Amino acid sequence: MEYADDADRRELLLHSAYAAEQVRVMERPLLDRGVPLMRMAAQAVAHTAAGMLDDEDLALEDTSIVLLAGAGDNGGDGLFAAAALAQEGAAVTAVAVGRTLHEEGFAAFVRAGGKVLVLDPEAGIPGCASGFSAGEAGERLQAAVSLASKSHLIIDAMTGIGIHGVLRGIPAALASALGLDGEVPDESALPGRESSGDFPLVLAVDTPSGVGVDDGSLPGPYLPANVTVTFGAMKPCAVLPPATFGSGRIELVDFGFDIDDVEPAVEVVDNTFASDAVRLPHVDDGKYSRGVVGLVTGSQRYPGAAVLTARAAARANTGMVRYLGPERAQNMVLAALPEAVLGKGHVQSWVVGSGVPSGDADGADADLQRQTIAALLRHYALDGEPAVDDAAYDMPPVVVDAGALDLLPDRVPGQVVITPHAGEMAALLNRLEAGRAGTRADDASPKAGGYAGAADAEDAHDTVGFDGNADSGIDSASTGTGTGSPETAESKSDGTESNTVSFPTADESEPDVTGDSRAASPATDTPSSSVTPDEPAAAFTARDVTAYPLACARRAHELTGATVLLKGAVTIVVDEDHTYVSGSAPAWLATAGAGDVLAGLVGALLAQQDDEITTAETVAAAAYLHGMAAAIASESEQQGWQEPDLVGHGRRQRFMTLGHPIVAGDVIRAIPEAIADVVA
Ligand SMILES: NC(=O)C1=CN([C@@H]2O[C@H](COP(=O)(O)OP(=O)(O)OC[C@H]3O[C@@H](n4cnc5c(N)ncnc54)[C@H](OP(=O)(O)O)[C@@H]3O)[C@@H](O)[C@H]2O)[C@@H](O)CC1
Ligand SMILES: Nc1ncnc2c1ncn2[C@@H]1O[C@H](COP(=O)(O)OP(=O)(O)O)[C@@H](O)[C@H]1O
Repeated sequence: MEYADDADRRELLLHSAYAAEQVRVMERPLLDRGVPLMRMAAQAVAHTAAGMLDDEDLALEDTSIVLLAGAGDNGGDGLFAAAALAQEGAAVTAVAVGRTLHEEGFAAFVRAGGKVLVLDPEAGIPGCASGFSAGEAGERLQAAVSLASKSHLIIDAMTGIGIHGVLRGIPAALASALGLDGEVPDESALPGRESSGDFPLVLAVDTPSGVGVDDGSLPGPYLPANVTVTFGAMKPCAVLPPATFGSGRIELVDFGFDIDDVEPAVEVVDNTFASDAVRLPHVDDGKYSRGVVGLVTGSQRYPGAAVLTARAAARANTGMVRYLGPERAQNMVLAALPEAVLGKGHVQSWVVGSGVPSGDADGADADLQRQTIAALLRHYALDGEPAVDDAAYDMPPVVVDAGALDLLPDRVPGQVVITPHAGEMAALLNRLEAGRAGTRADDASPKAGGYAGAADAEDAHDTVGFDGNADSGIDSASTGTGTGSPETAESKSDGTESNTVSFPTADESEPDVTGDSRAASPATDTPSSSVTPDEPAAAFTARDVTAYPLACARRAHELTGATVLLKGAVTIVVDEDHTYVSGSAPAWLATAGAGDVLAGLVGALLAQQDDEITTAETVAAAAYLHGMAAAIASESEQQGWQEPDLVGHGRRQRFMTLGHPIVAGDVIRAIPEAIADVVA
């Protein structure tokens, strides 16, 4: 077996995921050279299975193992692995979930003394029963569920990268009975911390059956794993939420794919990646050259967000923080951060909206912060007019958070960064999709009235349109300075028609062998939304966003042009061409105000950039530093995503430090140390 021995290759493999089709292309030259990939995969699976049982102090000869074997090569991997385990004395039963089994794998398994249970009456597996009645098929299915439930280890080799859509038929019935139906496993944040003594353990071969391999979704029944042994390279489901939460520990087998010239489908942020976004101070630096962040955050009602964004931005390697907001918030910012400067001036980035009421809040129309933000965001609106668009592209980067999300213009350049959590993303998509479908021609919406364009921008990096006093003289959205007209669904032609968010549905043509309605229609509990350009969209919910976060983030990018950061235990960042994820945060970070800290941190990193790295890379680095600061503050080793173990390179220690609760302010205090760690 070839193992990665080069440090750069190893780093790349451990932080990159490749789509199923890319993996098939990369495996081709090896298969053509006759490299026995399936045997190598099976050997790793058998080795990992033995290790999992050994961790539970079980000798192989005392264990019962159930292999769920599909008809494809994933089943073949499982059969060869099961044969090896049977040879070592384990009692192994292979449950054939399809109509055939991988021929050589099956032969090896039978030679090793394994038993086979066939579930599909139409199956044609040599020496095994077939043509049995529907009633017997139901009984066999129940027997398989019972056998698997009582076993020590289930090896899930039903489907790998060859899955199409939602799991259906017998595999769906088994996953429903033994696993979950689209939900994320309900576990404490430190799975595998110590032996649970709960059997059966589940080892997934290549990918857990039922997950969306390329988009990381959980569209229906799937079998969550304790450990996934994945071959050649990680697939997106190993790093993307929510599928990554159902994958358990990932063990990666390096087949020696030529990955140097292949662009990963998803990149996981690590220290090296994040360090590129931190500008080290120069000997000739002054405060302005180190980056100035302008904040229009906090409000009369939520002044605390002003303090959190200001303190976070100030601690994240910037030269200066400018604050605009109501007097109460100004006073609080100055008390917490005497270094802050009030009022307008030159800035290299903006942060707007954290702690600002959204448009549906009482009195939102009269809120001065919203009016200030609306005036600023007009300068980012693209309307196809070259002069207007050029001016928009020249504006400094802006982070549009929380209450400002509903003030986002229809189309913006990529230096506009939106930072929703799942609920905010659902609301945003509903607004955008409704706007496209022309179902909500709401003149009172923040989008109405057109956009001012940037004709009044004296300096693209200045506080365009602002009076120095944030409480008066604001270039108000309601003054109607705009000249453009809002795009209608008809007038808009942004080329996004083909890229819609569509949620898979069950293929109901498959027989229901169980009588279990979930097996016949496994998607009955899948999200309600199915968005096509021609019909009004059903409302998105936060649950939809949590189940299909990548699709939703991409959709928000397609509709707006903004760089999208979708928050969660694993945060996703997308732009036109790239997808980044950061899973550095412990779950202790899920605490009020943590999002405000992130907004300030993103603004700070954007303010210190030259043109060497992209907005999306900077934003992804900020998410990573945010998580690292939370890890330092909480003294926790738990993370939303753990690096895989590379098979053949030993296993990482399993006993992680749980840490302790934190508040958002603790995260801010740890930002400097997080920065120091990544640049060290
Ligand atoms: N990458 C590598 O280098 C190497 C890869 N290798 C391995 O090959 C695997 C890929 O094998 P693969 O192409 O044969 O597909 P695979 O995952 O077995 O799935 C096909 C089966 O699933 C079924 N099925 C499909 N959709 C379904 C649904 N929704 N619901 C229910 N069933 C569904 C489908 O049924 P059908 O649609 O034909 O009725 C068929 O039976 C890969 O993941 C890895 O394990 C290693 O051996 C060596 C090196
Ligand atoms: N389970 C979790 N594990 C790690 N980080 C999380 C988890 N849940 C949320 N977070 C992070 O916590 C932050 C919460 O932000 P947000 O929901 O905007 O909070 P608030 O609005 O109170 O500031 C985000 O950065 C998010 O990525």
